[in-house]
Amino acid sequence: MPLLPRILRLVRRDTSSIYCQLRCLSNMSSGKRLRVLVDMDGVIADFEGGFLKKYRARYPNEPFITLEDRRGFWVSTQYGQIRSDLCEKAISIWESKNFFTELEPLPGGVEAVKEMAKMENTDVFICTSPIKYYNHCPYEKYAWVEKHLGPDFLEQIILTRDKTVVTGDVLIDDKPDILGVEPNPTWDHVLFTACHNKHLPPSPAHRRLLSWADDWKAILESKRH
Ligand SMILES: O=c1ccn([C@@H]2O[C@H](COP(=O)(O)O)[C@@H](O)[C@H]2O)c(=O)[nH]1
Ligand SMILES: [Mg+2]
Repeated sequence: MPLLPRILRLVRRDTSSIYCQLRCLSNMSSGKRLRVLVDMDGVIADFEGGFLKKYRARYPNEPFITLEDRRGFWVSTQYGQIRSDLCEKAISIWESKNFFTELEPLPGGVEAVKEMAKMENTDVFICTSPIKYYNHCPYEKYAWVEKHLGPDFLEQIILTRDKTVVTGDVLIDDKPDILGVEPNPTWDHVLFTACHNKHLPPSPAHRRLLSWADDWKAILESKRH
């Protein structure tokens, strides 16, 4: 169909649909686009800082682990190693209402993601795993994205507990081992440095992004070729 009637047909639809269709047209005319998947907890939202603050407020007489002493991705596992009941106490923090909505943005993350989304030939998705206790978490993750990245970004959310089945060129994520049913995910994992992974030795499996002050643009450029 010629372009003009096609655009006229589009304007009759709602704005988000128009946005999606125009993006598809743009994809078709500009060739290869880079698809960047950005994790949320520990990458743009301060899960560890938010957890420690609320844990200490709720359990002021219990031992806690400073961010400096955090080791291993699973907070609950490390707390369980101090005393078995502390594992459940840790879990009770992120299962609470408002835990995810009230997470502070990590420095520079929101700005970087907004800038990335405006780059030519670049599609950015927030790719995040909800907890299985779903009463609050999925809703609150959407609310966080709307609040910090804006309502247009609600189109860009991927909630999944298996990121290996998501297609993309790059996944920026603080979890060192991202496993799932797909043994060969399409994306290259860029490990975002966090308190729990900063001691891990360099690995050929992934490059690191030390923080959002690090050169994320160079990483993306290197993935375009
Ligand atoms: O000890 C922990 C620490 C984190 N979680 C949850 O895991 C996911 C992590 O999501 P990513 O998309 O990989 O950042 C998040 O929902 C945390 O709440 C956990 O269950 N136990
Ligand atoms: Mg994470």
